[in-house]
Amino acid sequence: MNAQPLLTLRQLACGYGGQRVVEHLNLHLERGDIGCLLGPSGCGKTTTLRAIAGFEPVHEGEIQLADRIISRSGFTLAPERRRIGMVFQDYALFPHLTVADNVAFGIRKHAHVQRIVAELLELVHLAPLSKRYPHELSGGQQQRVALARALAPEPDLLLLDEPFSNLDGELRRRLSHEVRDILKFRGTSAILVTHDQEEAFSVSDQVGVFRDGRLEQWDTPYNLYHEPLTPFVASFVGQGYFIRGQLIAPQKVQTELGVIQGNRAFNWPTGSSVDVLLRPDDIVYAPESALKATIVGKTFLGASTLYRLQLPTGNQLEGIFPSHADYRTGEQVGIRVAADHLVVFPALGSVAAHETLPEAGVRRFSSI
Ligand SMILES: Nc1ncnc2c1ncn2[C@@H]1O[C@H](COP(=O)(O)OP(=O)(O)OP(=O)(O)O)[C@@H](O)[C@H]1O
Repeated sequence: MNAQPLLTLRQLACGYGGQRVVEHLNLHLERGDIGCLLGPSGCGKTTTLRAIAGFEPVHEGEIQLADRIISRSGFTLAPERRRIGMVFQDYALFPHLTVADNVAFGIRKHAHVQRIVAELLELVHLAPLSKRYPHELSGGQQQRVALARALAPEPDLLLLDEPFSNLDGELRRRLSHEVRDILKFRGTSAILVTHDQEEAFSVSDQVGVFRDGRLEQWDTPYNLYHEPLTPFVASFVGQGYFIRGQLIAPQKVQTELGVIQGNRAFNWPTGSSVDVLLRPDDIVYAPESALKATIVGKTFLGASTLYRLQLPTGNQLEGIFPSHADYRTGEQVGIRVAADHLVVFPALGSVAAHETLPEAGVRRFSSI
């Protein structure tokens, strides 16, 4: 069966009043898929979500849901007529209504309201708490009520704006997995906004990385990690270091770690200066290797240990090794590069060489 498009944004520009926050936005969500808008604070994720919900008019381009245009310049279908549900960061439950009445709110006139509410409360594991009020629930429980309430009218699309960010650690992880399971079980399509990459990857089928109001890449988590299209995406998603090198053949780069060969060819001229992205899992412990690095830092992660490694030139990298062998800071270890999916960007004249990258993730250049 062919995948059916549900949501399409075409050349969308949106913002507030005359101010454009997001421009040239194109994306496409299949029915039943969960998409995510990921990016640093202020890059326009929530603005995009509000435009999809119909809370903000669009300046240019259009938004199509199933077979109808719901927004274009000069036309905004009212939010309540879009068949779109919302789940907010702060839950936004009605404080004077019980859990069951909150869930029933959008389907009060439905003939089978009680049955639907009972089924949804089962689904979100809150059946025993149906008579409680929101203030008598934990944050995680309140967010489950909000999810059940949003699902009750069977929306075509569910929008979730940072739904887990008021929850901490383990609960946040557990609930995000649970929400994915619930959405998949019901076949509900959704768009999630987050600035947490782990959350984006664990919940979504497709993730869009935003930067300054532009979508840099809309792709699967796997492709974002292994095939980032821009240095920004490479840096925002995952960890790693860029090592400067020289292209000596379409698939080979000469670096201070030796010749690194990937599984794809680059068509820049031989001799081009390039930056190769090396993630911690690309650096393998290899006692027999002539290439040695000095351990200058380590973080125990349980099953594995993340080592900060200094090369003979003084440049640094990170490597992740199984934790059953434990090495001390100051010790020398043999390493080799095992990077099948070589991620390479042109170095000279590259805009990326001058940009400020977010704190987490890739350091643009390795250095002491
Ligand atoms: N109501 C508003 N009126 C005018 N400008 C706004 C309004 N809301 C947000 N902005 C601006 O739009 C830009 C994008 O904001 P937006 O909330 O979409 O970012 P975000 O990516 O969701 O960030 P965060 O992760 O911090 O929520 C910011 O510069 C912000 O100051």
